[in-house]
Amino acid sequence: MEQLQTELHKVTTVLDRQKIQAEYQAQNEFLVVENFLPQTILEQLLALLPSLQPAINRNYIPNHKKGGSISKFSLDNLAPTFGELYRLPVLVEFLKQITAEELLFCPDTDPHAYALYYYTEPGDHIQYHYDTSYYQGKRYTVLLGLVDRSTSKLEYQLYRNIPNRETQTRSLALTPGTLVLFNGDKLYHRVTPLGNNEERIVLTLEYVTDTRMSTLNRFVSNMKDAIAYFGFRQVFRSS
Ligand SMILES: O=C(O)CCC(=O)C(=O)O
Ligand SMILES: [Fe+2]
Repeated sequence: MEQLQTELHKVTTVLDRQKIQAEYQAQNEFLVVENFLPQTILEQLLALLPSLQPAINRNYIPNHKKGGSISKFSLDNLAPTFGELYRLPVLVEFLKQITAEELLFCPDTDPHAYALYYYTEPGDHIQYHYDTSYYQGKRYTVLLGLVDRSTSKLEYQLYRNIPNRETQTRSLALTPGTLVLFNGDKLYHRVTPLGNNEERIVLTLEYVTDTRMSTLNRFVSNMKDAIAYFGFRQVFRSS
């Protein structure tokens, strides 16, 4: 924990906050920072992956998504470091500054607060979508590349939610250590299909500006997480 904090502090202090804040704003609340995770932290996270193998939940929704995921609940049981990273003050402060929002952690019951995405079989992908907020406030998604031996790209359309503004389509490889940050209701995005003998593993973190969620939205969000990500057993375990 101390070490995570120290290592990440080194990285965030050398970043030009004003420049990336401006970039984030100009891109309608979207930002990419390559080599954000220092090698030491990256290696620490990669070392945890073998023990997580049995916890991967595979999903297949025709024409929408195919891949594996590990929920926050499994990560808490098997690899608490991911939860520590999620709550790391230096990381949260950095994200608050960039977004200019008072970011909050998702409630303990949210299986998606932090999670891993696994693209391991040919054709694994997710179709174009927004990371819609079911909370009463905004939802911010952070993606951190852990493993990328793949030809898959994160493809995204900037400004698609703005009437009369031309959409810009771009794509990027989520190389190990790359950080992507965006407002889930603004960035239309997809992951292109994995090729043969490829592998792509991503850590996702979710922060919100209001932790309240209506009962109906909680149900919809849980159903989505159960079907498209973590399975019913994880999502409806006790809540
Ligand atoms: O794997 C990624 O890079 C992003 C996946 C994604 O957008 C999602 O599952 O909502
Ligand atoms: Fe997404």
